[in-house]
Formats: sequence, structure tokens, C-alpha cells
Amino acid sequence: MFSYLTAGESHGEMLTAIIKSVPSGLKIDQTMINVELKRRQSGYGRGGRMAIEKDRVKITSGIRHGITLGGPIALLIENKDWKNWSKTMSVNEEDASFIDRVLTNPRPGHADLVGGIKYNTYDLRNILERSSARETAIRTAVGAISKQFLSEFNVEVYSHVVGIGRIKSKKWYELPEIDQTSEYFKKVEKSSLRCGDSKKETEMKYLIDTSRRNGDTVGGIIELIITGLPIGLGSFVQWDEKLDGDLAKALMSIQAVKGVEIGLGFEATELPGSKVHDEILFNKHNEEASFHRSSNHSGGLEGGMTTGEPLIIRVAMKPIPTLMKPLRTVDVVTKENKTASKERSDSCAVPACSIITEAVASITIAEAFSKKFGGDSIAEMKQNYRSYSEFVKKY
Ligand SMILES: Cc1cc2nc3c(=O)[nH]c(=O)nc-3n(C[C@H](O)[C@H](O)[C@H](O)COP(=O)(O)O)c2cc1C
Ligand SMILES: C=C(O[C@@H]1CC(C(=O)O)=C[C@@H](OP(=O)(O)O)[C@H]1O)C(=O)O
Repeated sequence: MFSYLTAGESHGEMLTAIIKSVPSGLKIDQTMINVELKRRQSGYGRGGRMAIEKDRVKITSGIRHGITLGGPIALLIENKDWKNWSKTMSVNEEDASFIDRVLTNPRPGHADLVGGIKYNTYDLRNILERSSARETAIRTAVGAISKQFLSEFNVEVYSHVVGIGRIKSKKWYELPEIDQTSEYFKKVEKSSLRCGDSKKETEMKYLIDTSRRNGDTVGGIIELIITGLPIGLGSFVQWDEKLDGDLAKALMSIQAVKGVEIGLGFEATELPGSKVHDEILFNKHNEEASFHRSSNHSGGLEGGMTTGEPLIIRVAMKPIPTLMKPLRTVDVVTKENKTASKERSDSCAVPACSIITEAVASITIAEAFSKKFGGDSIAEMKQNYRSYSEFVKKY
């Protein structure tokens, strides 16, 4: 199982992750991990921090000569900004008198107030530092290793931005093709908004810019597409084995994500069953044929299991909580009415979040693969995968 733990504060020295039970024999391309880190940093709407950070992974264990050994893999990413915070964020007791950048005016929508009460601190910096989405940099590195694992089984994970504020672009079923190599998705990769629809992209950028100028922020919707999945990852037999549940949990754990829908999602509630459910087909005359569907409204999941069709998931991100025209709040020390603290901040992080959704979904799918085709080495897992594929073909 691909379980992992992350550590690190936003302005601390570094971010760390340890990943458990990656099979041995998996070739790891560090350049690809760094490309994923760059993709996460490149989105439109980000604040000043991204000009400081140049995220690069350092692997300190679990890999030898580019190949996984089967033991825990440890990853590090340095925070370049740490040099400006080394006393403020020092782990050493002798720096305890060095208290600055104290935050006592909690920001509505951030973890500040509830975290302060729960962890019994009046310096809300103690909460901000770990609740910050800086942590998603290291999750993206874990996701990049999971993506490399999945590509051994020809699984591809990609995403695009389909909404910013009220502006909506095309959804998967409105696109001529949802292939990663399509012209549309080539445009997505080039777009700083991760939107392949140029007209909508211009409108979206305008909305981000005007809201920033007004001291405000905007959220949006990301669509995630995963292709090449076998039938039957996940299970219906127990609530905690359902893959839709695991994916929703992983995606909802991304900072500022407030909704996840699979396939038609909420739209399905407005349609009759006859227009929602995907009819089952089988081509008897094709030797390679197996069961397939007339449509993919289910988004590739039925009964908590993959159907073999592409997985389609939409993720809703709320607007960034830190506002340059701040909302009302209360100082946690004096209890006086104040306006919320203003920190350097992003005005829109939906394109960045799109890359994070790819990462966390890849980790969840890699876990499901390990569960179904379990083995200590990649060769053993591939053998199990091939044998299952033969079994499915004969069904
Ligand atoms: C990539 C990314 C960047 C973010 N940048 C900021 C930011 O600059 N300022 C901010 O206030 N919140 C930012 N957030 C959102 C907060 O981290 C998030 O709202 C906060 O941790 C509270 O969690 P919740 O929104 O899930 O309840 C960002 C989120 C993501 C995914
Ligand atoms: C650092 C990242 O995102 C940060 C997430 C974040 C928050 O409150 O979540 C606040 C900002 O941090 P800072 O106050 O240092 O500018 C973002 O830049 C990152 O994504 O790498």
C-alpha cells in the first residue's frame, strides 16, 4: 500500500514526505518529479511566494541508482523563503525570544481561529504555518512517484480548469476527445490557466485580475480525467473499500477544496434514470472485446469500483481566504473588533490546484492498484495484473 506522511511548515526549513510500500524495481525519473513541481508552481493568479520558490525534490532514501528498493522512500523540498524566516521559524529553544510576525486577527475561511482554539495558542502563526497549502508541494512529489508507477500500467492522469467564478468552459462530454494527446489538452498544458478554451481563458484571466485589483479572490472548478484503468479497482463489499469514497477523501483533503462530483455528479439529479445510466454492450465478433458502455455518465465508477471507462471527477475550489480588503474578525487576545490579517497571498490558485488533484488522485489509484495486484516487486505486480486481465477477457 502506498501510504505516506508529510511534515513541514510553510516558512520552515523544508517539506518532507515518507512513502511506504512502493514495490521494488520501479524506475524513478527525478526530472519528471521536478517537472510536476514546476507545473504546480506555474498557474495564473499566484502571489509573490512563487517568485521565491524553485521547487526541486531531493530523494534521500529508498532508491538506488534510480530504482526503488522496496523500503520507505524519503523526499525533501527546501523552502527557499526559509532564509527570510529562519529566526521566526527556528526549531531551537534558544531562539524562543525571537517572536515576530505574530498573527492575532484570524482570517475567515482559513484554519486560524478554530486551529488556535483547538491547539491552545494565541499566536495564530502556529496554525497558519502547517495549514498552508505549501504542504501540497511535497504531496505533488509523492503524486509524481505514483504517476510513474501508474504509467507502468498505461494509466494516465490529467486535468483542466473548467470554471473560474461564474465563467464556465467546456466539460468532458462537450469536448471532441478527452485524450491527453489531443489538440485541446496540448493547449491546456501551454495555458497558465490550464484551460484549453482560449476565449474563456481570456475572460477568466480578466476576472482574476479585476478581483485582485478589488482586493478580492476567486475560486473555480477543475476536471480530472484518468484513463487506462482496469475494471474492478476498489470494492463494494465494505464502506471503506469504495474507490469513489477514497478519491473524494483525498481530493477533499486539498486545502480550499469544497466539493467533489463524479461523472454527471449533481447534474444527474435533474435527469431521469434512462438518461443517466450507461447501457452495457458486448461485441461478440471481436476477440479483444470485453464489456463496454454506450456512454460514461457514471464517470468510470459503479458500486465503488472502476468500470474500465475513463474516470471523470470534478473538484470545486473556494476563493482564497486571505483578502487584501479584509473581512471583519475579532482579535483573539484583546477580543476587539478588527479586520482580518493581511498576508502575502495568492488571488486565485485553481490552476495550481489542478496539478494537486492529479497528484492526490494518482496516489489513491496507486494504492488501489497495490491492493488489487499486490506484490513486493513491480515485476510481480505486472504478472498479477496480466493474469487478471486474461481472467477479465474470458468472463
Ligand atoms: C495551491 C493552493 C494555494 C493556496 N494559496 C492560498 C493563499 O495564498 N492564501 C490563502 O489564504 N489561502 C490559500 N489557499 C487556501 C488555504 O490553504 C485554505 O483555504 C486553508 O488551509 C483552509 O482550509 P479549507 O479552505 O480547506 O477549509 C491555497 C490553497 C491551495 C490548494
Ligand atoms: C507557498 C505556497 O502556497 C502558499 C499557500 C498559502 C496558504 O495559506 O495556503 C499562502 C501563501 O503563502 P505565503 O504567505 O508564503 O505567500 C501561498 O503562497 C505553495 O503553494 O507553494
